[in-house]
Amino acid sequence: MTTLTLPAPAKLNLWLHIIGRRPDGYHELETVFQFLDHGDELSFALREDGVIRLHTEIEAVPHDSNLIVRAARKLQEQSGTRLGADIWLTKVLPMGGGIGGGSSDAATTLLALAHLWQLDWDEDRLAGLGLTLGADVPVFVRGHAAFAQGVGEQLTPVDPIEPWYVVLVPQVSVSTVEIFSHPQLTRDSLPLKMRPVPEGNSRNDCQPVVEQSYPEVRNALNSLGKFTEARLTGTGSCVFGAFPSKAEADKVLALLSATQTGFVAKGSNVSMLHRKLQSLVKKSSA
Ligand SMILES: C[C@](O)(CO)[C@H](O)COP(=O)(O)OP(=O)(O)OC[C@H]1O[C@@H](n2ccc(N)nc2=O)[C@H](O)[C@@H]1O
Ligand SMILES: Nc1ncnc2c1ncn2[C@@H]1O[C@H](COP(=O)(O)OP(=O)(O)OP(=O)(O)O)[C@@H](O)[C@H]1O
Repeated sequence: MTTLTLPAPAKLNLWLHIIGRRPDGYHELETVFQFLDHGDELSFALREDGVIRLHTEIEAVPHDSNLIVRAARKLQEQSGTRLGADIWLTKVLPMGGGIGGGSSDAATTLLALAHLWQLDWDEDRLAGLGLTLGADVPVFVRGHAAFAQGVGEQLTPVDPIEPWYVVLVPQVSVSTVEIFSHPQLTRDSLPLKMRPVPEGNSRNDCQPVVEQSYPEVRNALNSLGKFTEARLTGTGSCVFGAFPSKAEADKVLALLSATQTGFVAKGSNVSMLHRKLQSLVKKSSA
């Protein structure tokens, strides 16, 4: 096989607690990741000459800084392959939305190229390389909903319910660095071993400072909060609320559409990337 088209799904942080700060400034988190059946799409074609080329431009992200190109080059360097790739991206996910678009693109790139280049790399090794690109990359490489500790890289698979979500996308990009360096950020939540496991509820410790700095996010939380519990994902800007059916989620999004932009997507404990990869493996072994 010399070409491959794969999805790069979004994630939600169903809740997120900050329990400390490491000497290097990174924050220690406890969070639950769940995937959405909604995301970007990437296509890959093998090149024999070793060149890595992303053919789709994203505004404000230079070619060589794109996480897709960085992921491809790191894998190329560390595996020692002489092969390269042409890559095309259909960007669907908002940037700086806290739904992990860039991280997911990077993870899809690692899995796709490991496959196309026929590398003998297991998931641990790919997740380890992914972590050097971003704290959110490993969960996308592993592809299962997870309770995460550390900076998000210590993952324990979990199986929360898979509702339909309304995700609102406030028209503002929130900088992860800005939120993690905010003086008023809560950094001393008690770790789970010192208190009961949240029952699906709990909170996102980033939410108060994001709401304070970004009125667009506060508005989105207030609007969705009229219908269900609404929460921030990651460091925002996106906010989400759960519904038992697609019909109910669609109805709420339609009611909010005069003032809010967003989408409806199903929560998923096995990422659509991994479901697609499994179906490819089945087809090729049939
Ligand atoms: C907020 C989350 O989305 C929750 O899933 C992630 O922790 C953020 O993951 P990410 O976007 O992949 O973030 P990275 O690119 O690794 O880090 C961006 C910046 O955020 C800060 N950062 C990030 C993660 C973390 N646990 N502590 C931090 O303090 C650091 O200043 C870092 O330089
Ligand atoms: N392929 C890519 N897609 C999106 N952003 C990228 C990509 N490559 C590099 N970036 C840079 O990474 C930044 C964060 O993008 P991303 O879409 O992952 O944000 P996010 O959803 O807030 O992520 P997270 O939840 O991981 O914090 C962007 O603002 C952009 O500058």
